[in-house]
Amino acid sequence: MAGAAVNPKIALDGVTKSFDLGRHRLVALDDVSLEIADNEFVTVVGPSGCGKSTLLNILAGLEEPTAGRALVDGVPVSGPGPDRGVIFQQYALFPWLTVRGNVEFGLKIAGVPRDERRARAEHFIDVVGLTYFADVLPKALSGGMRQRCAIARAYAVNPAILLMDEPFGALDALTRVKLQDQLLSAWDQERRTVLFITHDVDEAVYLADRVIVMASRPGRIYDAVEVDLPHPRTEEVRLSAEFTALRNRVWNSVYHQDNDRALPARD
Ligand SMILES: Nc1ncnc2c1ncn2[C@@H]1O[C@H](COP(=O)(O)OP(=O)(O)OP(=O)(O)O)[C@@H](O)[C@H]1O
Repeated sequence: MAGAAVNPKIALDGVTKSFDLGRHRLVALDDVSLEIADNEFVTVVGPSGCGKSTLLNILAGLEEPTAGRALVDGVPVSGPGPDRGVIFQQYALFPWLTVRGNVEFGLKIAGVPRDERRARAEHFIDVVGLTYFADVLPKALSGGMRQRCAIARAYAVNPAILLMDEPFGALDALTRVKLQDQLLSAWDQERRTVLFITHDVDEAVYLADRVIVMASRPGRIYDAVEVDLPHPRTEEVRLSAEFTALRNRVWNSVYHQDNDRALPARD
C-alpha cells in the first residue's frame, strides 16, 4: 500500500472503478490502495486519463467504486459530506453573491449563526488576500482572485479534508506560483489533510509532503515520492538543488513510465 499511516485520515482499500462504455468496459482505477495521514499534503500526478479525477471523485463521494472501499477516519464514504471540501478547476462561485456572500454561503447552510459566519468569512477572506474585495461580485475579480475566493469558501466551512482537482490549472504561471504560496501559507496556519491533483510536476513537488505518481491503462499507483523539503516553502526552496533532484525524480516517473510496473503493495 502506498503510504501506511497508523490511523490514516483517508484510506483507499483496493479501489477499482470501471465504466461501461457499451461494448467495452474501461478500467479507470485498478486495485488502488493508498493511505493519507491526518494533516498530510499529498499531490497526485500522472498522464491524462490515468484516473486522478476518478480517485478524487470517489473520495468526495461523487462516484462509487466498483470494488474496494474509500474510507475517511475508518468510515466508508457514502456520499459528499461537510468533512470534505472540494475545489475544482472551474471555480463554481455564485455570480449573484459577493465574495463575502460566497464564502458565507456554506456556513449559512451549515446553520452557523450570523455573527460567527461573518467573522469566519472575514478571517478566510483575509487569509487568501481578498480583504479589499469582500464586497464585490465575482465578475469584478480576475481568474486567480475567483479561485482564491473558492479556496476561502472551502476553508471557511472548516472541512478536515480538502480535495483539489487541478485548482490552478486554468491560471497563468505567475498567478499560479502566487496561489501555491498562498495555499501553503494558509495550510501552515490551518492544517488540513489535502489531496491535490495537478499536471504540473513542479507544483506537485513544491506543495507536497508526498507525491503519488499514477499510470494509465489501467489507472494505478505507479510511484510514491516523499518530499522532505523544509517548511515554509520559499523561493529559496524552489530554487534549491534538493527541489530540482526531487522534481527530476518525479518527472522521470511520470514521463518515462515502464508499462509493466506498478508500485508493489505494502503489507
Ligand atoms: N463517467 C464516466 N464514464 C465513462 N468513462 C469515464 C467517466 N469518467 C471517467 N471516465 C474514464 O476514466 C478514465 C479516467 O478518467 P479521469 O478523468 O479520472 O482521468 P484523469 O487522470 O483525471 O485525466 P485528466 O488528467 O485528463 O483530467 C478516462 O479514460 C475517462 O475517459
